[in-house]
Amino acid sequence: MWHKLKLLWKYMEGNKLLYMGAVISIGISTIFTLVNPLVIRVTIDSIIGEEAIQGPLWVHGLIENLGGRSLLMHNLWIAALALVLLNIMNGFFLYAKGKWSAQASEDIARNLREALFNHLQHLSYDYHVKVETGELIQRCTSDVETIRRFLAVQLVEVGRTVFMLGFALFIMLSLDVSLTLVSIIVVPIIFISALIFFMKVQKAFQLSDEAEGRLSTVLQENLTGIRVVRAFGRQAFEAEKFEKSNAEYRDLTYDLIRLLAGYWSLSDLLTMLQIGAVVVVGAYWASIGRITLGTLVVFTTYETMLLWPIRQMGRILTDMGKTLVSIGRIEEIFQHPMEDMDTDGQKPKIEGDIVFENVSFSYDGESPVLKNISFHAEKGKTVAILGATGSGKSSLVHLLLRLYDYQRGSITIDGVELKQIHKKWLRKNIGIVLQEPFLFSKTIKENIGLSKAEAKEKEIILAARAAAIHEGILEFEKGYDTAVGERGVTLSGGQKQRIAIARSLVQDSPVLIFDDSLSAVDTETEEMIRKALKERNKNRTTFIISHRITTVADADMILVLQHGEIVQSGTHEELIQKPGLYQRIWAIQNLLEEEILEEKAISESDIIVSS
Ligand SMILES: Nc1ncnc2c1ncn2[C@@H]1O[C@H](COP(=O)(O)OP(=O)(O)OP(=O)(O)O)[C@@H](O)[C@H]1O
Repeated sequence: MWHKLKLLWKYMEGNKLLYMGAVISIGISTIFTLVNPLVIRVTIDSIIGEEAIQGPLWVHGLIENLGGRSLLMHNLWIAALALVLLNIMNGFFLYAKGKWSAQASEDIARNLREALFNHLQHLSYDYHVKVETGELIQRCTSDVETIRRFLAVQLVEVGRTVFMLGFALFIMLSLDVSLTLVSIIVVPIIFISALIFFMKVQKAFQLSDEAEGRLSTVLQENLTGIRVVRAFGRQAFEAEKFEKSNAEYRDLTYDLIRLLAGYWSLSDLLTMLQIGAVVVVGAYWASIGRITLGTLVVFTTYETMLLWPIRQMGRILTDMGKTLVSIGRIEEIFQHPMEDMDTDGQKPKIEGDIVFENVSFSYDGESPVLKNISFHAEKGKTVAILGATGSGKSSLVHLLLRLYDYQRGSITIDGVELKQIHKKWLRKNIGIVLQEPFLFSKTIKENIGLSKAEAKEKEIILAARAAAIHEGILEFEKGYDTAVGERGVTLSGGQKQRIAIARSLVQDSPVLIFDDSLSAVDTETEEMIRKALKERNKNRTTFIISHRITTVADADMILVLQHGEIVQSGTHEELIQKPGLYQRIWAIQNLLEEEILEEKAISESDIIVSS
């Protein structure tokens, strides 16, 4: 707990002075609040009544200066005016407290959100592959909001409670020690019950928060994959999954609310008992003349003033529990180390001569995903990688970008070991079109130009032409200015892939990787793109990952991957001659192709006959 409070203190960096101002303001406002009943007491006992004025000498002096007791008795409005002035001052300091604490907490929340966002941008590829987006969104929004609310409202209340208790007890003790003891007889029970409650509720808040995180992940996944859900008719299954998470969240929140309701009713009962004790004992003592009527008024007023913040301590501690959970969840993100970008790494001129030598790699350090991979991709050549799903094709190219580091062997680019090259530099020089292209909610032009800050319109159009999407774009009403995504046009899978290809071409890097990026386009369009790419990529080392023989057939070298090992390599002509995996895949895909052509021919002749 102390560790988390220290972190909270760290988050407040740069706003501590403002906070101090807010706390001092609440201290002053508390003094004005407490002086109010004292003015009433003097009015009842010594102005209307005939008791001698008690209290410090300056009070006597003040009354004399105002014209003495008799004048004040005939002008009771002066006492009323004093009360009004005290309340105006109180209001002023309350306003200052509200303004400064809000200003500081908003600033802290903004800094925290910014730090989180920056940190997330620099976490490794692997972290983002494994983390749930819904969970991350919740931490960046509702957890930060919980901290903000605690700082804006609750923390300054702790200041008020401390001041209130300190000042009120001091005044009460100076008025009547015995009645003070009666006034605080139930307070320890109220306070201890608040503490016990705080311990219990912290766990309940954590459970409910986690359930909320799971619920938003289910929702977010469902909305992102709604097309898959509909296409496979999985609505009922998804609805059941959502219902389960929803019910779990409701149950846990309900438990929490039950705990809260129990606490507030118990604390109401204890508060009433405490006020009752002061009223009964105080009234009796006033009736026998042991204390004045004014003192009774002061005690009963202070009692209600005091018990409220003590009861509030329960809420403050509860919110503190929630805030500590949120701090823990946010810190979990900060504790993930940022990706080491090797800022002192080399920045050699990259031309694209790549050599893999006995490279082995595993994600978990145990089960190998790539085993003894060796090959040489010469500058400007096209290397294709073919293999079943899960054979390690994507992992192989991810090593090239240093999204992961290989454990054994060596990879060199133009003679420099990959691990010695500055990561950012490497990624600037190696373009990749991912398996599932992601387009931002921007215009098509902006999406294509994304990889190069100063991309010119001409470059964008040339890249779009090479990716065989230029004509398609012109068919949209707004052409290149068409917005993509949520409030723009809905693109087909193939159109998205081609826009992503155009984006990578604009980057104009010496090495380019297509990770199964032509899977969603038909074979004719694919051929067009391949021809255009070949023309453009004469000096560029290109890696093409695919399941289709037609996609890889043109490559200068084809690597056939099976269970993380290169089982065959060579050109298409060489490989179809050798018995092995490539020949088998070729035979199967050829057969399919022939069947498709036959069916096409039959349906075309049908059309001719019927017409
Ligand atoms: N981030 C990761 N963490 C742990 N294991 C992973 C990770 N990414 C992939 N794998 C595992 O590594 C193996 C190889 O995966 P990889 O994505 O490289 O295969 P692939 O040949 O590209 O498959 P596909 O054609 O389906 O894309 C698989 O068993 C996969 O489950």
